[in-house]
Amino acid sequence: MSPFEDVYKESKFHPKLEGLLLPYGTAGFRSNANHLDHIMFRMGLLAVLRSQNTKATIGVMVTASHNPEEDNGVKIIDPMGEMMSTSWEGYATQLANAEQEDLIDALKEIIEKEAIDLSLEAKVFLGKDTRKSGVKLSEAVISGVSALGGHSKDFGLVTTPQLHYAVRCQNTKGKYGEPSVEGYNKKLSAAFIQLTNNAFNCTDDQKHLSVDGANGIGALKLREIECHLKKSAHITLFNDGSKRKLNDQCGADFVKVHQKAPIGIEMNPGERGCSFDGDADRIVYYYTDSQRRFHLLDGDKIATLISIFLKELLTQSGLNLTMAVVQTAYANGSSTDYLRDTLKVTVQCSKTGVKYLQQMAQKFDIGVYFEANGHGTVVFSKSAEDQIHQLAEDPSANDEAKRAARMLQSSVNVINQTIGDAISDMLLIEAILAIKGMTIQQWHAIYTDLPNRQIKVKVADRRVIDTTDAERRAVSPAGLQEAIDSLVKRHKKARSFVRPSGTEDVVRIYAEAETQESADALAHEVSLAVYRLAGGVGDEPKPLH
Ligand SMILES: CC(=O)N[C@H]1[C@@H](OP(=O)(O)O)O[C@H](CO)[C@@H](O)[C@@H]1O
Ligand SMILES: [Mg+2]
Repeated sequence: MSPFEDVYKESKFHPKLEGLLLPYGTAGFRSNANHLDHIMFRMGLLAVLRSQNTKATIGVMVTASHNPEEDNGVKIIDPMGEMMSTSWEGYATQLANAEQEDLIDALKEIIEKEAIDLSLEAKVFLGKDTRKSGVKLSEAVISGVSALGGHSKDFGLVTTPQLHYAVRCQNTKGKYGEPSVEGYNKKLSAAFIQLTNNAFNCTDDQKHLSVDGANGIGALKLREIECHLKKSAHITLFNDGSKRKLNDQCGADFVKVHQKAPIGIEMNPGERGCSFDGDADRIVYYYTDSQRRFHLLDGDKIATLISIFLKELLTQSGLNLTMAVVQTAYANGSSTDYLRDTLKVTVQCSKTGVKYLQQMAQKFDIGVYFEANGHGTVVFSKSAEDQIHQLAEDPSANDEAKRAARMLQSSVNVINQTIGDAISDMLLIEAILAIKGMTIQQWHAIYTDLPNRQIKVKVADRRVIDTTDAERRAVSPAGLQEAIDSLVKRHKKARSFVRPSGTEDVVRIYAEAETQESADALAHEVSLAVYRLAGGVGDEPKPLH
């Protein structure tokens, strides 16, 4: 029987709702879980083709990250643990949206265009977050994989970055580590313990951290790695999923958007806390001061702390490696100024979306990339890793250089280079704070964020807005950028830009200025310009105050 007959027969158990159209967006497919069964089956098919095309193991992660519990989604992971190549996103969309009777033709079209040899072995790694719908939806992925003759390995409940890690381990034949959660736990915790051996005089109080697990997979997986961390970290876990709903008034996205502490966490003033998101690929830190004021340390503050640490180690090691920090237009202006003018590192601005940041970061020996919302990591070139390793083992190197190289080596091992990872980022940050003997207040005071505001406007078709210069300027509709420029001039230390969201049907507006009132007013003024010039729908945006 031809494989297409199997696919055709099996696809009838995963029917597509007629007329339902979903795009493979910035974060794969995402929607209400009831609409996704056919998409999962078809992504199983696509993962087989991608595996045959790359002759490597491919990952499929079933998650909707910080979205509500009722939603779900799916993203595909390429061989080195990176997001699926953009050149295949179009295929994903075509396959997902083909009507039932056209499915085989859509499949054949991809096979032909990519000249795929269907006789090759295909291997797919599968994972899911804690959403109830994930059980059935991941079964649908497995049916898709086997219908086209592929083999799947189900990792069950894992964080998104753990699956990315496993895919890379598998395709590098263990060089990156063991492709299992146990392997991940061992590698990261060993590196963390080695790194924190350099933290002298760190008291138990200083080691204490409160973690908001967003009632999701991050909470479960933190519990698992915690037993490997021994006495090097003191973690109190809140929102572990035992009481409340996933992402409900908690998690990294909630904290970043609302600029307040999550529900369900108990922290004294001055204590350090952090929040993971629903699939544990994002993290933000915070504390409240003695006046109960909340202070957020977002992706920009994290990128800064990590960059300071790595740059110092580079200087001490004497290694001549290029280093850069990649941000997006949403990075707070103060962070960019600090990194460029005070720390004197190369700063680059990328389009929103991890895949773009990652690509830019890979152009350097050491590329630190973070979105302001807390998604990010560090990538090292092969040559950087080799040089660090050589120096760490060099018997003739001086003690300071060698110690720095060893710390760089442990940093490389604690970092999940495949994708932003809340657990890995948390371990690195905790180690840096311990080594530097730095409090969260001192970290926060490295620079002062410019007050800012992010809002959304609904328009009839957000594609009318086209941008350039890493999304910092609008080239269409006509007159919009001129309007923004003249509004910005009315405020001190101001900056504003607009772009169509890649994950929601809205236009996002960002404004920052010298005072919160000014940032709020500017965001509102720009939202009116968007509403008027880009086809706003519904009521005109109202002032924030
Ligand atoms: C301003 C903002 O936070 N945008 C987010 C959001 O993208 P939008 O294209 O802005 O909807 O979701 C992306 C995927 O999770 C994430 O990479 C990005 O940072
Ligand atoms: Mg996420």
